[in-house]
Amino acid sequence: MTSATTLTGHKFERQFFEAVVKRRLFFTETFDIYRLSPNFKGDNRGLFDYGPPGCALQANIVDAWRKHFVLEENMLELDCTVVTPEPVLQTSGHVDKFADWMCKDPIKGKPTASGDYLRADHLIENVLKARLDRGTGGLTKDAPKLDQATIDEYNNILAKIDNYDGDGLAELIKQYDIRNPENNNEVLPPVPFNLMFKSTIGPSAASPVYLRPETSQGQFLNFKKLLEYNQGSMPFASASVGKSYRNEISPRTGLLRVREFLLAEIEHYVDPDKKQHLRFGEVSDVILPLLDRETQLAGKTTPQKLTVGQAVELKIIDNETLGYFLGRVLLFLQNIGVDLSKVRFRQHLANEMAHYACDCWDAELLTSYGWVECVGCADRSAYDLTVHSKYTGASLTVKEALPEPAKVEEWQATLDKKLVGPRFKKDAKAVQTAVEELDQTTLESLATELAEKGVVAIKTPGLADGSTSVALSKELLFIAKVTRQVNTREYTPNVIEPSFGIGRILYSLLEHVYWSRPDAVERAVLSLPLAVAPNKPIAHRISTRLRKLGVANMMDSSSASIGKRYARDDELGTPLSVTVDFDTLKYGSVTLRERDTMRQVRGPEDDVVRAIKGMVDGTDTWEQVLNRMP
Ligand SMILES: Nc1ncnc2c1ncn2[C@@H]1O[C@H](COP(=O)(O)OP(=O)(O)OP(=O)(O)O)[C@@H](O)[C@H]1O
Repeated sequence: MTSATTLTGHKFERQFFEAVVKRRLFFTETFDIYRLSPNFKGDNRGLFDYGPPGCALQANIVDAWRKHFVLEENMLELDCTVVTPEPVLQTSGHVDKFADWMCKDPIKGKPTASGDYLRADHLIENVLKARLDRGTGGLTKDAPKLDQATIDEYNNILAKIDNYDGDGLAELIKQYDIRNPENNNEVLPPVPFNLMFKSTIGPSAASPVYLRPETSQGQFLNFKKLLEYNQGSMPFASASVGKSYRNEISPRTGLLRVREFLLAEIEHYVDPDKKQHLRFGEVSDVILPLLDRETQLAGKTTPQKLTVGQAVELKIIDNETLGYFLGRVLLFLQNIGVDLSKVRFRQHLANEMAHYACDCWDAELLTSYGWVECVGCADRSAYDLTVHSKYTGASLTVKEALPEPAKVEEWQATLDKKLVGPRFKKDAKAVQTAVEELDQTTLESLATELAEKGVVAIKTPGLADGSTSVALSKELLFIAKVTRQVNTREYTPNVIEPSFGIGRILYSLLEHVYWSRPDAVERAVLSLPLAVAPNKPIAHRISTRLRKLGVANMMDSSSASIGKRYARDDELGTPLSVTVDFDTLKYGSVTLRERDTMRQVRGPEDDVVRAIKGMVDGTDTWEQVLNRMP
């Protein structure tokens, strides 16, 4: 049971909701008949199949996403491969760092629902939440009450649970005697577990590959081609919708934590010195519920409501482009029917943020499982392009002509080649390369040292005798400040990345639009908006006419009573239903019923088809139809 409420303010009962989405085949556990077979030894946790209404809803959400982001802003869409060679993910940092902390329950015995491995932060979260529920009378009235100091202490830990590293989590487990809640076993200290699925490519099995955990790396590797395609013009964005894979430690929350899921991601490339956004004015008045870093560190959970403009001005959100996308994300969620009173934007805490990110906000949706991250919005800085460029030697920068030539002052190191050649012989090339790679800060301090001591040591890899540096005297090395004229500016773009978990959004949306008619809990309705509802009207011969107009619909020619058919429509979230009866044959009129109000109008077939098309396109409303066709 949960504290979430439905549209009508009733308590949300997950078991009734789940029964509806299962019965109507929105989604189902994969390999189900194998799972239920006594011979099956495999693991299908975290894997789901979508049924017909689930597929239609998912396709409509993705369609709405494409219109709202890709088409609206001329983003460059890509479809990159899932199979990714190891060096790419080594370079991006995923092979070393894409891991969660995992605790093993070492005592063999009755298998537990979660298996013998638990994700450490979730384990602590679940145990502390259960203690709070019990100790504040939430679960049983008879349990001993917790004192206020303990309640505050637990809430404080929960508010910043994402900020603990492995040692921090181990400390919490020890200090608060956290055990596996399913059998009260003590667990082993947390160890990192990499979440990527590994395989090999080709018959030799010599080249390791991974299933991508996100679509972004494929997009980054195409950066140079996209920049050319975009005729060198900045800023621009690439976008991609595709399956991603994460070997989650303990997937137990249905569609919310799965091992294979659809991601829709945008990589917006921007000049690091110009993070303003041309269309910022369009969203600057959008009000965002923001749970910033300081609020969380103070152990609080109430977001402050600020406009995007205010949040950027106050520097709560790092820059305009990031603010622009947070505003656009909120508008998208609103379009597809998410309940805005169940949305908040939570800023990442310092430890939680990926090592490369400079600011990161998650759009979280409230579900019966609590707040769930559905969209991650990160400013990934220049990290990805820089590391891929360094590894491959490919230039992933932007060169822009300056409006007028500029003068730059810089340190320059020159070797006297006539002396260096005979002095270093076959090491001369290595010395030359080491000097060429010195950066400006190092050159500046070397210039001072050379002037003072007359000799400096330069780190030099690849020397024949295995030593690591060479000494260069001021006869061999000359360092001076020079002024040169430049006509272009070269920079590595920063990347702002909004990343949408379509399955999590779909599931949260279903919970948000679910309610039951006041007279009976089993009379369930999914009030999905017209824009994303799986089927529009149920029609008879009208079906073909509507299909030609681009309105998805499903025909119901079953012998079920009209009441049963409407109940089925409600559970599928079908916004409008058309009924053809004997009067249709006689007078050519049909009945149009609206799902949420159950009100009906009767009118000529042509008028009804036109009204449906208008409502789907957003040029007509149900109220206007009611007035026209009483
Ligand atoms: N296991 C999963 N199942 C379903 N969706 C997921 C899963 N992992 C991530 N996502 C979705 O992908 C988006 C981007 O991934 P990101 O790496 O930011 O998630 P994350 O921070 O690892 O998520 P979490 O902290 O919940 O594990 C998330 O906002 C979420 O919607």
